[in-house]
Amino acid sequence: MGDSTGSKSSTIHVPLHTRVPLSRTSANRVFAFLYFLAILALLYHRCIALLQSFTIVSLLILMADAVLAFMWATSQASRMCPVGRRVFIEHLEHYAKETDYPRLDVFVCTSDPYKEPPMCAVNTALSVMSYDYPTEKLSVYVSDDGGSKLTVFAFMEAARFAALWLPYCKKNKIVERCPEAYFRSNLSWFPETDQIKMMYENMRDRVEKAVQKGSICHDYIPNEGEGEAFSRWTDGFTPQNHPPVIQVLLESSKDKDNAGHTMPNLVYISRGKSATLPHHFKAGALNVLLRVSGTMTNAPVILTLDADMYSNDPQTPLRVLCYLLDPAMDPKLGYIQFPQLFHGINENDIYGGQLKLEFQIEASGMDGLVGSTYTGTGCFFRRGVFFGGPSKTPELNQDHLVNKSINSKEVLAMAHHVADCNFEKQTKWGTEIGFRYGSLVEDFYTGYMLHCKGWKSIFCNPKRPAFLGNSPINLHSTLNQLMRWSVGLLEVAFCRYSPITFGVKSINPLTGLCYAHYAFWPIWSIPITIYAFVPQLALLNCASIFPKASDPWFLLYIFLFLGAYGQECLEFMLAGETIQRWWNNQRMSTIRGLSSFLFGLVEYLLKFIGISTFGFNVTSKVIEEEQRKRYNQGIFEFGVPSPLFLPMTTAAVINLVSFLWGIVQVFKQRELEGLFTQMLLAGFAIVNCWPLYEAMVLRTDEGKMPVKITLISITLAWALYLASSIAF
Ligand SMILES: O=c1ccn([C@@H]2O[C@H](COP(=O)(O)OP(=O)(O)O[C@H]3O[C@H](CO)[C@@H](O)[C@H](O)[C@H]3O)[C@@H](O)[C@H]2O)c(=O)[nH]1
Ligand SMILES: [Mn+2]
Repeated sequence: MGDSTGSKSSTIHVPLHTRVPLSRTSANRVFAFLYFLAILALLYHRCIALLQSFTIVSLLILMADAVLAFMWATSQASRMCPVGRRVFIEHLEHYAKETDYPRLDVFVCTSDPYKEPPMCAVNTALSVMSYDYPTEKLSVYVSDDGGSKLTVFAFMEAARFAALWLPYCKKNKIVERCPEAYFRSNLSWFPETDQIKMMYENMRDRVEKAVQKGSICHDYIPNEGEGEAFSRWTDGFTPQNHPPVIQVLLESSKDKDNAGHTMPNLVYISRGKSATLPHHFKAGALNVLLRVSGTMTNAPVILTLDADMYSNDPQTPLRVLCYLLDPAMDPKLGYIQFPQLFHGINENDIYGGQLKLEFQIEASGMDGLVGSTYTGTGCFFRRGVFFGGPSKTPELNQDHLVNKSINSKEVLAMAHHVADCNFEKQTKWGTEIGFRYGSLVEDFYTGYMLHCKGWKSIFCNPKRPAFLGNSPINLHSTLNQLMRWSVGLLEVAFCRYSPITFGVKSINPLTGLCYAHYAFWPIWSIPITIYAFVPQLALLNCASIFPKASDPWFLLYIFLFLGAYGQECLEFMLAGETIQRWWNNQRMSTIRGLSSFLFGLVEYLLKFIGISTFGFNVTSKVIEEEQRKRYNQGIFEFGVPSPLFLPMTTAAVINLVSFLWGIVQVFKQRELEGLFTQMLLAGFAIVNCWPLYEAMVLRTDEGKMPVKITLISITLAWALYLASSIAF
């Protein structure tokens, strides 16, 4: 970057970053080989059994095992060469001066002032506006898909508050630059802190009052310019149908903070929408941001953020520069992804909300191949990746500079033009250019297609989390979010570019398998559902379907079971987690399989044949106090009579009954051998189902299982038992 080649050659020995294979690599490979042999043996055993006596049960079990084998094999791809990385921000000065830094455009997406309180988005924006980065090179673009006055009002307030907040953070070298998190933690106190805190709280009150009332009090609008902005919300204006609204709230070349320093640009955008045209949810919003920012600042580096993902480390962009400004860096590097980490997760992470395996362990594994997936937020892109493959993209620094004021008539006219809902008609946006359309997990799909085009990526996982977000704290939201992902992932799994056919060829086989593992994630529901019901129904009918405990094949089952669980547990431990957190995570894997994944599969099929129009249902970030209390105590939250809970409660009933029935048989016949494995399985399920039994029978609070669900599941269990007695 830049033309400082002379100084570069003398300092090239100080590295900007390192990449080392993790020490577990060889162990992973040996274990994978052994486990692979065991799976072959199991499948052989299962096929023989099927040939000897063909029953529906042995067919189901074979199917379950085949899916498990597929999921296991694809999961191993990310275990083959995991790597760890480090960057050295302190060496950056040897490579570039601040004036050489590339400009940075930050995109913040928000979409509903009632599900994502504007203050949440404001905090996110303030946390990035105060980055340790040359402010004149920094622009923050806020996309409001809710098209709400309340949001634009909140950001007007934020722009004013930023004039105080930015110099305060920089002068006092505050690390926590998300105001809400800073004032909550109260780590450092300076003479002006009290005043700033008061200003912050006043702002929050005004915004929250406006949201509560649904309108903005006239006294809150200090100048005419701002008042005028609101006139764009005419009578026919609805969130689904309105012309684009673009408002420059801060302009770097004009606005100064209270200490007289430049401010970053801050631009509010609510793209045009029409009820008759598809808007492609978040991918559509991001593409508008790409274009609008292109007319204004056109920075070569882009950071995408969700409203709730605030920056937790002001040096984050410098970390990214350690890769982007390294002259030896692979020019195919397209994006740098930081892990999704969350604040407010309870001690034992009862809903497995961290998604440790997916967001961190497997990401390090993919990083050793061509790079981690894009997870929608906390990701720095080179702008060029959205406009072509690595061979066609211009150099990082060759972005054409836009010299006009971003608030000038011409620029604004252009910006409104590219934000209009008709702009994309007959263009390649969403297919060849920009973020991809066609999947509810636009992030996963976009990252995948970038890899297919030849781009690479890096997973950057610093000790201090770079970003922190919200994770749902009630089970129903968690499961709904996972259901949306399931539908989106299946859309990728079965599209023209399926990882299993296209990905393995165009990227490389191992990365293709990693992507296949995620894309087919929801088919976990097949083995989980089969293993949650079939062996237990067989037990109730006194039919033995597994080898006896004295049979040598029994050991194979034990090895496969303990091997898979043991490896996962070990990986959790190595990532610094506790046993309880691992345990809760494995429970959630089962729960997901019996709810989100199962319903996701069905929704996908319905959508595929055109019956359902399942869309992007935004996860609510508003938290009820009572729910928060129960969550903090580690109590499961059911509360709503949702069909999502039915398969798991039915499984809980059947497992309990079959286990008790098995015990009775043992006492009656004193013969346990043939049914031992099935009883073991039911016993294991019962331990896992404990929170369900509590919620169904023992609890009286608001979050307990609705009686309706309990009654229906008992009926279902009974019906299943009757049906099964015909099959055995
Ligand atoms: O029509 C829409 C719908 C959503 N969003 C934004 O998308 C983001 C993510 O929505 P959220 O409800 O929080 O979804 P999550 O499931 O928590 O998000 C994960 O999964 C999404 C894909 O399903 C990714 O886009 C996200 O980055 C990733 O964090 C939020 O900022 C929304 O404002 C829009 O801008 N427009
Ligand atoms: Mn989210």
